[in-house]
Amino acid sequence: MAEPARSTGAPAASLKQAAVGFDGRTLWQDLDLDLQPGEFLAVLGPNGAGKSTLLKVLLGLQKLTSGSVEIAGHPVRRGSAAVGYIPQQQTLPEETPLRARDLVALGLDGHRFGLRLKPRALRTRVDELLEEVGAADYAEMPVGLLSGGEQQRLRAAQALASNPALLLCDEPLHSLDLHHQQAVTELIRRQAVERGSAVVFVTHEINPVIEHVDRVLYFARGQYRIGSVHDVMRSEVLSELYQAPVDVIEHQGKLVVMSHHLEGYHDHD
Ligand SMILES: Nc1ncnc2c1ncn2[C@@H]1O[C@H](COP(=O)(O)OP(=O)(O)OP(=O)(O)O)[C@@H](O)[C@H]1O
Repeated sequence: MAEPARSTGAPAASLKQAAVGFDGRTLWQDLDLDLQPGEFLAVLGPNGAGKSTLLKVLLGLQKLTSGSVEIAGHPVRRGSAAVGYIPQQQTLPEETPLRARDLVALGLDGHRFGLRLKPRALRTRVDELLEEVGAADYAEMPVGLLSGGEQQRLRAAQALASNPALLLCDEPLHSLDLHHQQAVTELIRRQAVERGSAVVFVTHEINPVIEHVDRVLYFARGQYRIGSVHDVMRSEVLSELYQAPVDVIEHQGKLVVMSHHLEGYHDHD
């Protein structure tokens, strides 16, 4: 059984007056955000709004142009065991010389957790994680022969392995079927609620996670809004953010966001 994510009393992540941009163009600015342990933050916004860039900032892969960022009370740094990351889906090459269980174990090896675990305990923890994401049946398979969705479930298991204070998820449900979307969502929710990891969940679709979300951070046109689902996912708030008419309609517990501008009339679910 995993230990609770380490708590230092500091927010799991803290951004103060943070701004980021490229080539003189500001992507977002004046971002103030304290994420508490166990909090589930959904990050939404159109293509190119800067959602993945926020994750890169928290991973220490992208510098802010101004402001500051800390993880669990410490300056952000690359490769921190305090941060788990489920990247956007990419397919691993067929010849990748790893079995499914090796990919999960990478989340333990090299981190302080892995150093502390004896080989048998390591194997037990990996088996537990494989079971949790429904990947036990293909534990011994070479990863390159697995489907995109199967690989994605392993990445989720790997990201949870070190029991991070902060769990970053970049569209982790993309390419998963409904059953496995629910399984991975449940795994992430449990990590937050039972083990106290703060979750930053980038997604185009809020509905699959809507019941777990504590706050929404919505980026558009260089601005952002943050608050509860109810506070942010409203026609007035999103119309102001997009500076164009946006309709948010609630239908059978789901939110449908519709807009006429840019990519035409579409919804988010
Ligand atoms: N290293 C970089 N140099 C220059 N521009 C960059 C760099 N990284 C990202 N960008 C630009 O910043 C913008 C935001 O990218 P980002 O990937 O954060 O968007 P996103 O909101 O995650 O979009 P999507 O929904 O399409 O995944 C894009 O226009 C991208 O081209």
